[in-house]
Amino acid sequence: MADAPLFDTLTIIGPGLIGSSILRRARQTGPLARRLITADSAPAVLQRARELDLADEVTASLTEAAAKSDAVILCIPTGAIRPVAAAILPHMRPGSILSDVASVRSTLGPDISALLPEDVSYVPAHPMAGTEYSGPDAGFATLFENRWTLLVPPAGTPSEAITTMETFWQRCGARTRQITDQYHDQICAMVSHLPHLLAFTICDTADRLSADLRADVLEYAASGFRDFTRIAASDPTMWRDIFLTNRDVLLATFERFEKDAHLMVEAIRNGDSEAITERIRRGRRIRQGLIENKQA
Ligand SMILES: O=C(O)C(=O)C[C@]1(C(=O)O)C=C[C@@H](O)C=C1
Repeated sequence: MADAPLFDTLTIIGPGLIGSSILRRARQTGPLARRLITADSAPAVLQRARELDLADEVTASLTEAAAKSDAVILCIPTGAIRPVAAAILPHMRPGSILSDVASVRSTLGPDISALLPEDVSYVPAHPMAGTEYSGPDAGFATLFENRWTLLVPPAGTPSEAITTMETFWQRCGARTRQITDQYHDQICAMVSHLPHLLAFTICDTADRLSADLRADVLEYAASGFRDFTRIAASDPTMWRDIFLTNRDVLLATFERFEKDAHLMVEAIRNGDSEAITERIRRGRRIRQGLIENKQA
């Protein structure tokens, strides 16, 4: 017998890359929810969500959507989560679940817990998946397939609500694991935030070259540089919020990187072939590890 839908009514606030991928997954493969609502404050996003038929109901009223739902997932930039949660939580039903997909936890757990009405659970979950594209057109139903989703529920969250969200993400195709906020932010600073900082900076450096050299760099960019440009094409608001919210952990991670980059530069300066080769070898081993874990 097919599984019953996990939720009666599910609202996705922010049908962008992640939000619209969840909606597409729910539409195509179910059984995630019997009824889907999507809400956003931007009229152009709502119009596109309607054109793409992403949900049964498309609305500008976040509070009305929340009041009708047994689960609400905030798929909006990190900086918008606190104010939007504060606005919708008083309208949420007893027994319902609030979630978000923010890339930085910082103090979100305690902050949102302090706003939670009796009988509403907060079970944030961060899918380690994405592309450089954003908006309702960017999503696709298989985005979470075989990718990790890190669940970061605050202490004291009812275990049934955690199990429900874990099942939700597994039905989206993801592997799930529960970790603490602090550990989450440390991992993401290394695997996601630092790489984006480097990519934005490398592209910025290229952009500041003299006009002729810049033009030729872009002309002949079918090389290592091209892979950085993919990451650097990511959404500015989202990444500004991530950098500012995970500031301390990101800066500590950057300092480690700076030291390692300096060691490599010194090895090059000193013509230390052995040190250079050893560092490159370690990089290759990371890549091989990802391939073995089927994450590359
Ligand atoms: O694959 C990409 O292009 C992404 O930027 C996805 C990526 C990442 O850095 O890996 C970006 C942010 C999310 O929080 C998780 C995943």
